[in-house]
Amino acid sequence: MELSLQNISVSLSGKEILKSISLTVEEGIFVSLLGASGCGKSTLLKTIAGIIPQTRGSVILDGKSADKLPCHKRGTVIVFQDFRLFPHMTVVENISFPLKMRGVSKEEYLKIASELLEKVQLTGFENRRSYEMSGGQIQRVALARALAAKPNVLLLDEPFSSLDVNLRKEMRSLVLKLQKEFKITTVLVTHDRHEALTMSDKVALMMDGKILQYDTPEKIFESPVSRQVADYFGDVIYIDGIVKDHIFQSEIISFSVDKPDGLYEVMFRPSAVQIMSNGNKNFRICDLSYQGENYSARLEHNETKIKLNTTIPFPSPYQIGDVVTVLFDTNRSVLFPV
Ligand SMILES: Nc1ncnc2c1ncn2[C@@H]1O[C@H](COP(=O)(O)OP(=O)(O)OP(=O)(O)O)[C@@H](O)[C@H]1O
Repeated sequence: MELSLQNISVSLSGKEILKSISLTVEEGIFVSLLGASGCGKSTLLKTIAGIIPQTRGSVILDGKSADKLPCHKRGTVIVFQDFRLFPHMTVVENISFPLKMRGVSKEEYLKIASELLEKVQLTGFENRRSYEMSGGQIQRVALARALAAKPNVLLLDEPFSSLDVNLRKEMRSLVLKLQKEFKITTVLVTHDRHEALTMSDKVALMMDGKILQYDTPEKIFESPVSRQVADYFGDVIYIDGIVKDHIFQSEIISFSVDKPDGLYEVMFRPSAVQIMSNGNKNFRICDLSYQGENYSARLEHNETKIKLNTTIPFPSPYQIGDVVTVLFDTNRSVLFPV
C-alpha cells in the first residue's frame, strides 16, 4: 500500500511539533525517519497510525484519505521500542490475538502462528510467556504478531535500540528479509544514521518537526541539499570560493561547475579526498590518530593555512609532519551558496 502524507502539522500542549510534513512512501518500500531526539519522529509515526490526530493536513493510504479512520481500521501496525506483548498470554496467544479479533478460526490462526514462528526462528517457544524469554526473542514475537495482523503499512518505532550490537545486526537482517518477502510498506523510526543508510530504500532526515531531505541513502549522503544535512551524516570538508563563468575558484582548488556566479562553499566527504606522496605537495599532516581500520588525519595547507580532516587507510605510509599532495574528487563535490 502507498502511504502519502500531505502537509501534516501536529500541535501538542499548544506547541507545534510537526510543521507541514509532506512525504510519499511508495508501495513495498522501506523508509527510515531519521533525526535527533525530540525532532518529532515518533509523533509522525503515531500520526500515520491514527494514535495522534493531526492539526492540519492529510494521511492518504492507497489514494484514499485515512483521516477519519480510527487506528484499528487503517491497516497500519506499530511495533514499539518496548514491544508491548500481553504478559499474561503465551507466545502463540500473543501472535494469534490480532487474528482472533478478526474472527479467524482456531485451526487457521494456529497454522498462521506456527508459520510465523518458523519465520522468526522461534519454533518450540509456543507456550512461553514474556518473562521466560530474552529481549531479542520477545522482539521476534512482537514482529510475528505485527505480521499476523497482515498490515498494509508496518511502523517500527526504534525497535532495535534496546538490543546489543550483534543481536541488533541479526534483527535488522531478519526484519529486512521479512519486509521484502511480505512486500510490506515499512516506516522505521531511528536516530542511528548507519541503520537508516544501510536498511532503507529512502531516508527522511527530520529536524525540528520538518523534513530536511527525503532521498535514497546514496543521494542523501553524497548530495545533501544543505549544510545541515551534510553535517548530520558525518565528517565533511568545506572550502570557500567563488563561481565565475561556470568555474569554481578557491585558494586550493578550481574546477568547472554548472552554477550561477556567486559565493559558494564546496563540500567533500573525506572519502572523496585522496592523499599522495608525489605531486605538488600542498598540505602538511599536522595530526594523525588511529581509529580502528583507518587513521583520522588533520592536514594544513602550506600557504593558505586552510585545514581539513580526512582519513588514511591502515597501515598509514605517512607520519605527522609529512608534506603530501591532496587530490579532490570533484565529481563528488557539492556546492552550497553562501
Ligand atoms: N503528549 C505530548 N505533549 C506535549 N509535547 C509532547 C507530547 N509528546 C511529545 N511531545 C514533544 O514533542 C517533541 C517530539 O517528540 P517525539 O517523541 O516525536 O520525538 P522523537 O524524534 O521521536 O524523539 P526520540 O528519538 O527521543 O523518541 C518533543 O519535544 C516532545 O517533548
